[in-house]
Amino acid sequence: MIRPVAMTIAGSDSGGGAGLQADLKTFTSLGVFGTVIVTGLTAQNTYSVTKVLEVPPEFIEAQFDAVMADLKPKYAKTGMLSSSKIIDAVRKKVVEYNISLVLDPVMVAKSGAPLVTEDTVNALKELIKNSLIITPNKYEAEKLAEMKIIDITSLKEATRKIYDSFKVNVVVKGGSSLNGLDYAIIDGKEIELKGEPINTKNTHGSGDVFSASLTAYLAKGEKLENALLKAKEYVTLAIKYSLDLGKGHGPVDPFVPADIIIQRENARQEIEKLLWEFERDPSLLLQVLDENGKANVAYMTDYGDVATLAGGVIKYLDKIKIDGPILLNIKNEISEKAKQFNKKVLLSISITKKLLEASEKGLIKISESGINSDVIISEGKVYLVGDSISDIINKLRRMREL
Ligand SMILES: Cc1ncc(CO)c(N)n1
Repeated sequence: MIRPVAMTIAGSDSGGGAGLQADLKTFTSLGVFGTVIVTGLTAQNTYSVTKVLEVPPEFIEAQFDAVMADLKPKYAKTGMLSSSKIIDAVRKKVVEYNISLVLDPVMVAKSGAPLVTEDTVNALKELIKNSLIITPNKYEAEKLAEMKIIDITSLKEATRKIYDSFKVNVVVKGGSSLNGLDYAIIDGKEIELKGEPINTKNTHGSGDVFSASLTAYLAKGEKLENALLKAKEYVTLAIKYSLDLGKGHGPVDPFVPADIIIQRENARQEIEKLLWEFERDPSLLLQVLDENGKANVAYMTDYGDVATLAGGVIKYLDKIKIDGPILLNIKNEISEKAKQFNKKVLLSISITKKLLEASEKGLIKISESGINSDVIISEGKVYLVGDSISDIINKLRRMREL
């Protein structure tokens, strides 16, 4: 297996949501092997930073030497660099090994606690000159541009000011107050990165995931502008499906973009499992299909993606015919119903004698609301619902045993 290698130069977050932990999770989710230069340890959770322990600069240098002698990443990102001595050590090694640097000028945690001492700002300005791109948030950009950012106009102005004074590619993250809008300048080209309004307090680690995904995409060979657009999409998903953990700002989830793909594939496989069962044992389905019976199945992932059969399952004589393929997010009746009733699995069936018998004997509950029922009747159509494919198969088996 070939994996691109990247590096994070960052601090540890004991809470696991930010810092080098967020970076490594992001690298891994993107198929990039992560190496780590630990700059410090924080005793931290979702609402506070109680202690910061700095790694001695000599030890930071030793970590660089060990990694660069062996694994040789070309791209690195920075996270918490809590003192000017640490920043100087990082700069020395980044220059020595000619590493392309994504500099995330981390200054405060989401909890509001500072992660760096005041004297770091000047050292950071030096490191900026050795960076490929810097990724300040609104607050950090205000410090670098020495102006307030209150709207889109001032966001653009601050971005231009940073680009002109530091001669470095820059993306300024507007944050939730600007509906997730970011503004970038790359090699003189101005780029607007549209966000979307996401109403959540759970954004711990969002900046780290953004700069880590940007670094991962660069390590995978993307051009800077493309890597930036992809990183924006990546972090947007990580925030959209962030985790409501802890008492403060819950962590964003860098595994989400990978999980979306995994769950889509799983939806296909689950539908295949049901279809194999029907082919092996057609009466399981035939008992709930009338003369002109036609069935389809919908499987919805945790992210609202719905897999269904393009054609459905058709009954002819005592056999069934599967009219595939299994497709994702096509607009058909059953996929709309899956969303409307927010059910994991829907199987469209007919009202048959067997179904009525099962209902009379209390084996299945029929309703129009879909609440606590096994069968929903909606707009003249009938759907067997379940939490999983096995759940559907079990219901059909129990019905047949009546
Ligand atoms: C260690 C560490 N690095 C970065 C951040 C910023 O998210 C944080 N909260 N903690």
